[in-house]
Amino acid sequence: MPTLADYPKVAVGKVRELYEVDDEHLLFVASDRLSAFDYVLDTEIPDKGRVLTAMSVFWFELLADVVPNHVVAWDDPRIPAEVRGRALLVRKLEILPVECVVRGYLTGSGLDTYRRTGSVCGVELPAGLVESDELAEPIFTPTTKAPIGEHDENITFDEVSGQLGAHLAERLRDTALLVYGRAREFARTRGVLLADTKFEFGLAPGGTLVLADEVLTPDSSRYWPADGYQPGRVQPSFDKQYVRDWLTSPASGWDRSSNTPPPALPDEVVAATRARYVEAYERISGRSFADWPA
Ligand SMILES: Nc1ncnc(-c2cnn(Cc3cccc(F)c3)c2)c1Cl
Repeated sequence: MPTLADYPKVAVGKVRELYEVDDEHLLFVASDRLSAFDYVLDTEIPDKGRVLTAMSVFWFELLADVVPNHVVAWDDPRIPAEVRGRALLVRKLEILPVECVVRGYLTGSGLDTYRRTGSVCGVELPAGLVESDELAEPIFTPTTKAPIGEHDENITFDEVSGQLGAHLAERLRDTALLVYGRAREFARTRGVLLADTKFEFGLAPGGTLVLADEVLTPDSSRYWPADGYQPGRVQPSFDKQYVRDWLTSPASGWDRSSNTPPPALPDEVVAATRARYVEAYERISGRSFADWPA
């Protein structure tokens, strides 16, 4: 059985890593780290990596008839025991240099851009939209892939076409919109609003478009509880709200505007956050997290 040290590390993200297994395969590892307010917190959330891996696998399977994906295995002798359950053996692809963001609701950086310009990534929106408004149609709002520590920058569809060619840009947009549409529809039946999401695609040797990276997790998407949804205010995050509320409460002693890293989280916030990840997975998948490989 291999150990993680046997595999060269080829990429490190805020909360995940990528290792090379062989010429054809990578190991996509999700950590238990949590990022909030653009900081990676000192406190880990036990099982977060395993829950989000289980969620990706569920969504990849549900959407396999819409788009092929890069997953080869999640329970395979090439996956080291230390990361079993929070690692995916994936096919090495030519990853496209575009973050394919799809928005069904207007919030976050999309809302900021809309307020400044009336549009997002060149997509003009009607006047008078407010925080968390549902859009009449989901919109494709791609960004560049910024280096760690910098923010991704919005680009227009025409810029994507200039970079990848019109045909591939159209396939990207149409596939991203279709996958988001199916997923948000399904999530809504489980009481979850998928406000937006970020896909990464790659090209397989024959030029087939393949869904890569993690998919439709609470780290790559905004998960809002459908109960209590109310435009005109920021919605609570299904998974991160306990962390955000504690960090911005007097109890933490932290001042968000102080440019100092946040303090460690109290056990009860960690436990409540773990429970929210497990609840999100079990609601969406209808499966018990207890059945996911340890
Ligand atoms: N199937 C693939 N083939 C080729 N490249 C990738 C790939 C490269 N980078 N990323 C983003 C990333 C994923 C995890 C940890 C990180 F640090 C960075 C994904 C994939 Cl998923």
